Amino acid sequence: MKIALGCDHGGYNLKQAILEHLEKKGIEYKDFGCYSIESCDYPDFAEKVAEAIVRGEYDCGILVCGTGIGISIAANKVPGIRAAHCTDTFSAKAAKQHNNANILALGERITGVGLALDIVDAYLEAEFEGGRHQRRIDKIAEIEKKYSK
Ligand SMILES: O=C(CO)[C@H](O)[C@H](O)[C@H](O)COP(=O)(O)O
Repeated sequence: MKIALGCDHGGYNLKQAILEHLEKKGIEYKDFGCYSIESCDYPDFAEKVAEAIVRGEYDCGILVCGTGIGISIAANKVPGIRAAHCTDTFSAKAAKQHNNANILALGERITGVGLALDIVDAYLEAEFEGGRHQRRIDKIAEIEKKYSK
């Protein structure tokens, strides 16, 4: 499994904790930045990670900002991205099982590191269930296509 990671300054510390967590688990990743707590703009990192995923270079992505909201909104502007902002493990699991979310978004100012790492594990360990969920994802793609013209 290969994971693309990204954050803004508000998510830097949690992104570092996630990166160490992935290292301990032997999971391959690439860190697309940012690389310090110096103020920066979350759309820049959302775009880099989202584009790498739609190019097929990574299985999925994890994005972190202060709340997880801005960075997920930005990532979801890239066609083909289904970024899920999660604050609990149930949603993280369902985001993969039902929505086949290809990005998990977290908020460092919202979710403590222990819970955040559990959310990461719940998301990574879950599998897409297909079936009726695929039909719904196809409908999301149709909406995206309609408004991309
Ligand atoms: O985009 C966000 C909110 O949806 C993120 O939480 C950002 O990290 C936050 O807006 C950054 O705020 P700051 O005051 O510039 O640190």
